[in-house]
Amino acid sequence: MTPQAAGMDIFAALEHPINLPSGEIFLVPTGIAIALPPGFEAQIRPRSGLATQYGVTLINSPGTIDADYRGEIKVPLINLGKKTYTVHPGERIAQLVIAPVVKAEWKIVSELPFSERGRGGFGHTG
Ligand SMILES: O=c1ccn([C@H]2C[C@H](O)[C@@H](COP(=O)(O)OP(=O)(O)OP(=O)(O)O)O2)c(=O)[nH]1
Repeated sequence: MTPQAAGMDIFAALEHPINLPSGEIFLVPTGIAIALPPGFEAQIRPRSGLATQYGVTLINSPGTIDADYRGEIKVPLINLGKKTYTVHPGERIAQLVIAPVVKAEWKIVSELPFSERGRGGFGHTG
């Protein structure tokens, strides 16, 4: 069976390779712009291979592409690895997933309804 990717690949639209030294951020152009219908967003997510092999990931992960954004999608890569990473023209650097956005109607209340968990978090359940 052929593996089915969940996201659409995003490529670096670069003319020349760029060096991303350890600890640095670079906003990589992708050459793509999209128009989503209202009620949707696109999420830009890191590639697991790049992250685990080189420490190269997205500083703002997941990046949010608003439905009304018409500019070029850019990918803010950060190198959390120890060595300089070279991004090559046309390299797959991230993946894009489209998701529906739930528009909540917020209400201000003085008390929240009971739940078993209550305020317990951050490892509360062991
Ligand atoms: O990884 C990303 C994240 C965002 N964007 C673009 C599309 C998005 O719609 C816009 C704004 O992003 P966001 O809302 O995350 O940034 P902000 O800092 O809140 O800026 P703004 O005040 O423009 O909303 O920037 C990208 O190209 N790549």
